[in-house]
Amino acid sequence: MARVTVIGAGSWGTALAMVLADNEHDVYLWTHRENQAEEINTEHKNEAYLKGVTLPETLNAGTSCQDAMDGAAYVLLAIPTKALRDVLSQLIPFMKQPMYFVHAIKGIEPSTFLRPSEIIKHLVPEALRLDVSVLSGPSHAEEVSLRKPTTVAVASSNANTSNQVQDLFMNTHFRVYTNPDLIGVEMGGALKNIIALGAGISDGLGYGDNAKAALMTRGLAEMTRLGSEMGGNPLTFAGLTGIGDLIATCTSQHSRNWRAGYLLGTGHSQEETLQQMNMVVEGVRTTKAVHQIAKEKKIAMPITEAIFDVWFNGKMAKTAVDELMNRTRTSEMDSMDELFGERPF
Ligand SMILES: NC(=O)C1=CN([C@@H]2O[C@H](COP(=O)(O)OP(=O)(O)OC[C@H]3O[C@@H](n4cnc5c(N)ncnc54)[C@H](O)[C@@H]3O)[C@@H](O)[C@H]2O)C=CC1
Ligand SMILES: O=C(CO)COP(=O)(O)O
Repeated sequence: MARVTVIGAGSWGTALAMVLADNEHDVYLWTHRENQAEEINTEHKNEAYLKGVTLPETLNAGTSCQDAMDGAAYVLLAIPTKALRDVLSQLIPFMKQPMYFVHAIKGIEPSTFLRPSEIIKHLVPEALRLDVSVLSGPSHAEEVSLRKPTTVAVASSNANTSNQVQDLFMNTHFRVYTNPDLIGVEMGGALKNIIALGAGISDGLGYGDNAKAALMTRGLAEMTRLGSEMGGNPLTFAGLTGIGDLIATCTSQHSRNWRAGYLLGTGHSQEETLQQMNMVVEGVRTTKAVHQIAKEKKIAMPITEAIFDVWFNGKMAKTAVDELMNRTRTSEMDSMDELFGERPF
């Protein structure tokens, strides 16, 4: 059994810590809030994030960076992209031995366009990290914490690392696939949040299943187009961490990205929407980053552009949809050729 430190006791860090504790690993759940650590250790609950869920008694939480890093073989990062630099900077002085870094973060940093694995590699000295991998896929914390069947993928450029991380997490209700495409898996997890904001806006406007299916399908084309331009394998976007997570996020009321979009679509302002969300909505900052990347790389991402205009430029959501519907007519197969190369028929 391994000593694993989970960084971040929000909904996802707590749910993943439960999986690891169920697998009988020695788990330390690090949080920056003393009262939350106390609640987890004494009441075996984390009510603000996973309401009504009883945590394993073996799950040990705390706020000490030293305890978190001492003897850890694996560090699992489950915090918002925005907090990653700050939290790593706090932890690095306490890292004494080389460790495996696994992250479960779905975002891109707007100021640098870096993926979380790149931020980790930039900040953690090479001598302290054995490898960096990502765990991603259709996995709402609310369901994982109830031990409902869930499948995810772990990606690393090193197959041995992926196999080890697969072993660490895999159990009867949490199935882990390996994937060699670190870039594609990270990009899929970040990009699907933009489309989920759009799906929420569409539902908020009262549009139906047709509109949402169109958004998801054409959204997947945008995800694949940008993700492969950034170095991902286009086929990864047809897997769990691409279309799989897109389906889970766009169709679930657990999704914070969907919900934020829904509030916007029902007429709430950006400020009102964010005030009502007490958990991270990664898609907002990712929309900003991706809008800029697409502009610089001259990649067509009309849905992302529309969501950017609604969120950041105050465009009416209905106007944005009207404009998308009235774009120049085009051929679906031309866009398939562009994504996947020459068609096999
Ligand atoms: N909730 C879910 O179902 C899933 C979430 N994710 C991803 O996991 C990441 C974390 O998301 P959630 O756990 O859902 O967020 P959350 O909003 O539930 O929790 C975030 C946690 O990070 C902590 N935090 C925030 N800023 C901090 C800072 N500067 N220093 C220390 N701690 C800080 C908060 O106190 C909180 O405990 C995101 O990138 C999200 O996209 C991925 C898969 C599923
Ligand atoms: O990534 C997730 C499910 O796979 C969670 O999505 P939200 O951040 O929108 O809740």
